[in-house]
Amino acid sequence: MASPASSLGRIGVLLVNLGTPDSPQTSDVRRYLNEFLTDGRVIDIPAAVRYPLFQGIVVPLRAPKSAKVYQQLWTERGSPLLYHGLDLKRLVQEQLGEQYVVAFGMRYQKPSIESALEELRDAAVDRIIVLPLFPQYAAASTGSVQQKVMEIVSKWWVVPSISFISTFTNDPGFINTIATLGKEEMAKHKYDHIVFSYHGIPERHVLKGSYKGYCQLGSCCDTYNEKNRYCYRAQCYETSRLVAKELGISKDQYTVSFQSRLGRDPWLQPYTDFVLKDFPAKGIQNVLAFSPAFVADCLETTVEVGFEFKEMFEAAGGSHWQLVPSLNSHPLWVQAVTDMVRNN
Ligand SMILES: C=CC1=C(C)c2cc3[nH]c(cc4nc(cc5[nH]c(cc1n2)c(C)c5CCC(=O)O)C(CCC(=O)O)=C4C)c(C)c3C=C
Ligand SMILES: [Fe+2]
Ligand SMILES: [Fe+2]
Repeated sequence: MASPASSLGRIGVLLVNLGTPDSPQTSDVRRYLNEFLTDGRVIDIPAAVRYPLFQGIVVPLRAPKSAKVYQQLWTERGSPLLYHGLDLKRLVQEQLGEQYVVAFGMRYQKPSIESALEELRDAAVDRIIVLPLFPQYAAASTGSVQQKVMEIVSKWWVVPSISFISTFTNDPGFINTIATLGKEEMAKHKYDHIVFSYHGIPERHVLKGSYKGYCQLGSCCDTYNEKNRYCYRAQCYETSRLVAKELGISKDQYTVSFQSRLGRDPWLQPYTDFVLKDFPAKGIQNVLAFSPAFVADCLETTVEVGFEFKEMFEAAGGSHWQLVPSLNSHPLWVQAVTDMVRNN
């Protein structure tokens, strides 16, 4: 028999993405980077070193350069990560109907996770389903959202029931939407090769999160199983395998690589910028690039993969480089999110 609360209350859904500056002005980018790069799950060094190093040196040096890149990304509607998130929230709310209340928050900057949780508290929801919009679990992304949500609700007098959708690396709706967008590009042009370029993380993060030392950054990630379910590297390979299967391409027709490294420590390899420079010498002239670590267009997809990698590839002698757009608020993706929530 349903409890009185579950038959009366609506279900809260909290969609969360990473965050973006309020504007591409250096001062706003600095504030965003200060919050982002002092998160102990992103920069996992002691706080006594992290704060002075990042707030005092790294961020002041990086902010003006990042601001210039954000200026390339910015649109009339602002940052794509934000407006696609708000569009997704509206459309998922429409699909889910009155039984659900959907809110949207960002891990860094605005709208804050705290304000989104307050919306759900005001709506007197019975329980909350949190969906961090990162397909592959990483302690620096999904883990950070989970920690923040728990910190906030642990201070409420009445702590709500919460569940997290921690990974959707192999979700059929997610995979199908990416493959559909890829097929649309493949119908317009003939490609010699496909690249799945994921946001990198330090190798150390993968090893720290590895179940009983299972991940050795090698062939351990060739299968996806209960031991490496939350291994970021294994999930990236799994998403790639599943999309490749839907596209009908074989293992030698695609490459999995990692982008956006920061600092001197080794990050997950191979690095996309190295991989793409070798393609023309191997006779690969036409490349279709997917960014399956992101569900919405952002700096890392539009600018890094769409503009910067394209320039590098052409400078190395390549002919045609094309980025597959992100899922954004594609109807198939809206349906996939709706299904993930309903099935939770
Ligand atoms: C896929 C999820 C993400 C993981 C994992 C992640 C890890 C991670 N990121 C940095 C440093 C930076 N990332 C930046 C931008 C950025 N990162 C993600 C997602 C993940 N990051 C997104 C969606 C974005 C784009 C945001 C946007 O506004 O469009 C940036 C800022 C841009 C820049 O200055 O280059 C930094 C810095 C680290 C260090 C890290 C893991 C340790
Ligand atoms: Fe990042
Ligand atoms: Fe592994």
